[in-house]
Amino acid sequence: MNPEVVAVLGGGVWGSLLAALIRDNGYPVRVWSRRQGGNLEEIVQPATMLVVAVSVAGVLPVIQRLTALPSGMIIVSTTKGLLPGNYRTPAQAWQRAFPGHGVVALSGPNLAAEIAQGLPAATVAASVETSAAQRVQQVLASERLRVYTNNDPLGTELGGALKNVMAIAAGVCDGLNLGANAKASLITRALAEMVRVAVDLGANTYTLYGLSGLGDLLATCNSPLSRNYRLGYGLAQGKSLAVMLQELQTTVEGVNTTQVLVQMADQRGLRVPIAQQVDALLQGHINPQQAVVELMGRDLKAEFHPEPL
Ligand SMILES: NC(=O)C1=CN([C@@H]2O[C@H](COP(=O)(O)OP(=O)(O)OC[C@H]3O[C@@H](n4cnc5c(N)ncnc54)[C@H](O)[C@@H]3O)[C@@H](O)[C@H]2O)C=CC1
Ligand SMILES: O=C(CO)COP(=O)(O)O
Repeated sequence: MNPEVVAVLGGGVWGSLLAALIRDNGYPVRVWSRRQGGNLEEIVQPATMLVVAVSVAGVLPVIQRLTALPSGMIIVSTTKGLLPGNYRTPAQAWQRAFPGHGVVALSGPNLAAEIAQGLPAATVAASVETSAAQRVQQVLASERLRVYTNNDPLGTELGGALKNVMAIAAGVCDGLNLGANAKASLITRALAEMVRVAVDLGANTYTLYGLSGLGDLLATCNSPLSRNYRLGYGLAQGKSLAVMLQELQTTVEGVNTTQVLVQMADQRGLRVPIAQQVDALLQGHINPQQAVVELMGRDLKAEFHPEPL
């Protein structure tokens, strides 16, 4: 099925950039956004590929607005977060709503502002249907964006979702000037926490050590371009969550994902000490310094258990 015709849902930072990249590759693209309106069905019906770039808050509302999708259309979910209530990932929600369609999760270290400048980056198109992942690879890959495929969409999505929580913690760490040792220790243990959760949910360990786990974790924990990092940095300077959200005026997925992650970990008996401290901080139960004391004062243990971390 070539050439592809692409419909992008979401006219925010990421949706607009993805639309531009795909257009630059020579594919016809039409964008639907809540703000600009337009007839959703009219935009979707002629397309062969649906790229979803709304935030978590928009996933279910958009699904509810769509009735049937054109036969053979693949759905590319680029949203990074967890849906509240049922702990589903966005791609799982799409697959459940449209079981007859191939679903691809796109995720990686992809700070939009850098890609928009033409700086090189890599990402992952993941699907249980290899041919669907390859179609996305074809449509999106360019000299400045290297697209890998893999067959673990769950792990790929969880990497992108869970790192947002850790990027908030990294922002706090830098905002408190805790130094390079603390930052390296935090990121390493954050990855251990992400692996623990993702593997428990059925993801492949190696996926979390790839672009969408470690890769995205490093990018967002080290860059003030990350909105989650900036949120944490501001909290460390004594600003409240409300003030920071007002300042940032944009999507900060880690806030809701932290809440969902902590609830899920509690139900499944998983240890998520960093996420718990981020949650307590976001809820205003502790201050940033107390979070550090809590993390440093935990029971002493072995670094590795026989099983993953
Ligand atoms: N900006 C970035 O660097 C990257 C962002 N992402 C992910 O892409 C998603 C979108 O992020 P951005 O575009 O940066 O955020 P944004 O704040 O610029 O845009 C959010 C989009 O979601 C839409 N939306 C929100 N609620 C909606 C609803 N109820 N119904 C319909 N549409 C709704 C908004 O209208 C807007 O188009 C997030 O999950 C983010 O984690 C992924 C990779 C890179
Ligand atoms: O996911 C991203 C980069 O890979 C964007 O991170 P923020 O949402 O923290 O800006």
